[in-house]
Amino acid sequence: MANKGILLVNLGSPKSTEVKDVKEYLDEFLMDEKVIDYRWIFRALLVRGIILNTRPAKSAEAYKTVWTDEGSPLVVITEKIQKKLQKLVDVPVEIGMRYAQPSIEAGIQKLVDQGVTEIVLFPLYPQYAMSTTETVIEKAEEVRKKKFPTVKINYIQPFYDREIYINCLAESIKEKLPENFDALQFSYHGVPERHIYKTDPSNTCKIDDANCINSKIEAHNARCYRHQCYKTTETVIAKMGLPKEKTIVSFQSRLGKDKWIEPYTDETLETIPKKGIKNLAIVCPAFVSDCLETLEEISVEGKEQFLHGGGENFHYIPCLNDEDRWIEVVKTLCEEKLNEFYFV
Ligand SMILES: C=CC1=C(C)c2cc3[nH]c(cc4nc(cc5[nH]c(cc1n2)c(C)c5CCC(=O)O)C(CCC(=O)O)=C4C)c(C)c3C=C
Ligand SMILES: [Fe+2]
Ligand SMILES: [Fe+2]
Repeated sequence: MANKGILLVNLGSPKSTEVKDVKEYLDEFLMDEKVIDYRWIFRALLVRGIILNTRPAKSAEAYKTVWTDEGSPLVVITEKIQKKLQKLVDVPVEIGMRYAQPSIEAGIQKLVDQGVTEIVLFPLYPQYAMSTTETVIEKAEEVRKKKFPTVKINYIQPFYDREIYINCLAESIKEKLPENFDALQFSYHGVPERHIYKTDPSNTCKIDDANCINSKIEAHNARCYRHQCYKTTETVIAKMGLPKEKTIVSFQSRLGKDKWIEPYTDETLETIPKKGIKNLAIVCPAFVSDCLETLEEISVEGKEQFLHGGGENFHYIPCLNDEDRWIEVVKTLCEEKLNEFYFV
């Protein structure tokens, strides 16, 4: 009889805020060809020849502002999710990070050491992107084939369209909204436009923005990150009963000189006060756990940009983190996949 287990996978953080550790982390992250998708030589020239000369020091300073006594918020929160989930299920639950430690390999090893032979692996990203879900699955398969060839892994797919998740997110946002706000901004992590086009076999996403965003799920947008972000917003606000006119969608955290998907969060934050939006609530639903990109880039820098542009009140809405209602969703999605093992 097979023994089952769960591996929760998140992005990962540097092991400390020291510049050398941030550099090592950024090297592994940005040399991933699913993140910077140039041929190896051009990727190495850009990452090792340019980005790693200056960015680690800057990022280390940013990490220092969010780091806690227990470590990086992203890793600490993922551990909290693991502990809470472990109390609700009767199979072992471990965590693995796509970059840095604890690695996906270390997570699988811990499960195998407990006798597990069938793993449900949960990439903790609501929307699909080649730089997130795809690279996690590719890495896990590489590790499995090399080190654990007899272990089976069943992957949880992006869940941006699952009713249980949408209900959970809508309730969580509603509870944290201030009484008065002029708009609710949904700021998703950005990706280069090229990544969107690469996942659209028909090229529709490139030709027609509106079609990319609005159309029903078809072959061209089944794995389209931009489409999935807009759909997340649309279904959440429908659930909340919030009019579309009171919402904004934007994309944050761009890197380098490529064109990333628009509108950009930082530019939006500077300009919306001039359009009369003085009281803003903002949420970041590409992230299930708070991290550098939410706690520093949005809560601190984003707030400054908004106030600088003439805004008056900026209200950051935290991610789902280890909220009980979210842990229930994680449990349901994991249990569905655990049960599928009976049919594969
Ligand atoms: C939520 C989904 C994410 C997507 C899509 C994504 C794409 C992506 N990211 C970079 C570059 C960087 N991202 C960084 C941090 C970071 N990114 C995500 C998530 C997504 N990235 C998270 C959760 C975090 C925070 C990690 C933490 O420790 O808290 C960073 C490092 C920080 C910094 O130096 O600013 C970089 C760099 C690219 C290039 C990309 C798509 C191509
Ligand atoms: Fe990122
Ligand atoms: Fe699209």
